[in-house]
Amino acid sequence: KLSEFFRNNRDLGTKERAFVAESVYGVLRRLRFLSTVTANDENDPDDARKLILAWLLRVQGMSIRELEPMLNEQQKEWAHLIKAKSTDNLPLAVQADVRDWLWDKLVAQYGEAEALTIARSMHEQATLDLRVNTIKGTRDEVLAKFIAENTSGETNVTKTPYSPLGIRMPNRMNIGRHVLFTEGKIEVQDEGSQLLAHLVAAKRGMMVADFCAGAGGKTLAIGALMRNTGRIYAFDVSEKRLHNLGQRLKRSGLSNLNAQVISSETDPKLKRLNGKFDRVLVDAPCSGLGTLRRNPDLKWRQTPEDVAELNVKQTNILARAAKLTKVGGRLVYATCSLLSDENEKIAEQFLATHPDFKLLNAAEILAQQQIELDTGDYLKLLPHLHNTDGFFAAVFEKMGATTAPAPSEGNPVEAMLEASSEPELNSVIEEVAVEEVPAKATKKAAVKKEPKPKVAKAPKDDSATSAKVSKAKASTTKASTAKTKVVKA
Ligand SMILES: C[S@@+](CC[C@H](N)C(=O)[O-])C[C@H]1O[C@@H](n2cnc3c(N)ncnc32)[C@H](O)[C@@H]1O
Repeated sequence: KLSEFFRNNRDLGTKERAFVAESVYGVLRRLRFLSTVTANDENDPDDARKLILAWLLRVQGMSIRELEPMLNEQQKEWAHLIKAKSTDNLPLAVQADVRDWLWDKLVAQYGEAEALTIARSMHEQATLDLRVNTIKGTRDEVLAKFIAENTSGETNVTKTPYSPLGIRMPNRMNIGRHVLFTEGKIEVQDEGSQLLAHLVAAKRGMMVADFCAGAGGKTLAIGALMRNTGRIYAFDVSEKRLHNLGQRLKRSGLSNLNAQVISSETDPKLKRLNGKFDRVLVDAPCSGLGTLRRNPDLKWRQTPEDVAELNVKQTNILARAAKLTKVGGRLVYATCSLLSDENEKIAEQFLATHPDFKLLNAAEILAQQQIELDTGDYLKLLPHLHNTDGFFAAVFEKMGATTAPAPSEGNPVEAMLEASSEPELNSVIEEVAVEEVPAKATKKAAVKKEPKPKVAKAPKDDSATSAKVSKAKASTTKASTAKTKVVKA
């Protein structure tokens, strides 16, 4: 791993590190092409130096003369062979730099010309996009600060074209130590991912479930769009990822979040939450083939069998998440995959097996938020068209005899409290964030905006939930802080 290599080689300077990272990513992006010009076996590349040499000579356009002083005799010989190798008439899959199975799928979906354009767009480096956390600042304020401090005179820090909260940096930089980051005013997030949060269209005071929350990229964006009111349940099977969400949560200033580890989508504790959510996001586990600019290794690691296995998971998670959605509520299915097997096919299959759901038009939902981006019923983002990672999303609405909220069996939070007598809910593993809640203000805002009185109690219940879970059986609490916990299933 690159990070491990850097940890073990701390004496490397910034430029050397940048060169190592760039060449590793560069070789992974073009591995099939480079294996062809070095006559390496791409499945068993015999010499990494040969591949880097090929990358420098055939992709970066360096000359043998520039490199010669650094090469030994054998490497000079390689360099001449690499330079002389003809690349006329290379098969398209080699030009695209993907495996045959993936190439065939892309061609079947997009046709040869667009498939090649898409695959080639994945050879480029992704931009560094930031999301402004509107709980702590505004986009104009953050933009002005970046422009003002730009010592090299570069002023091309720009607003992202689609996401109203995005900022695109002119070049990659380590943002982790920047004060705007440590203060929680910005998060690193691809513009496409920001748009998915907008597509969820969660409003103040709503109950939202982020079923595959991971490290919470979208959870935090949704929480901010809800102005820190209502409640978001962040579920995931990965304790580690939810722990990372906790770290980010501390910076964000959000207190409307409840993170819970689940054993799987069939975890029994989800049962009590059926029909309770206004919005359910399933940011499903997927092949990640839309993120090849950032994760070029995935195109060599993923197999058709992996995709088939993921399809089963995606179908099952979506079906389970559908049960959490209340009548009149929305279920959003999203992936960062380019494959229709993981996207349209899952959405179509879902609609065919769930007649109580209908598809909503994604472009209209975005237009309601002044985001002009029309990719049809589904949101489909592609690097060469939108300069984002590849994303797919479908929005479904749960229909019923009436679109009024389903009769509630009681406050869902109370249900969770009752459930705290279950052993799994009592095993609190970590308190990931303790935030001072502007309790009064939050409650007031929620009550004012919240159309459904039961949900309006949510901010107070947050603290109650946490207190109850940590003390297992405390009866009532007037805790003035909201705590978000990762609860182990
Ligand atoms: C695409 S990632 C989510 C990324 C995250 N939403 C974000 O914006 O940063 C998919 C997540 O699904 C989780 N996952 C896998 N199987 C799951 C299941 N059965 N139920 C819930 N989450 C699951 C994985 O642990 C992973 O974190």
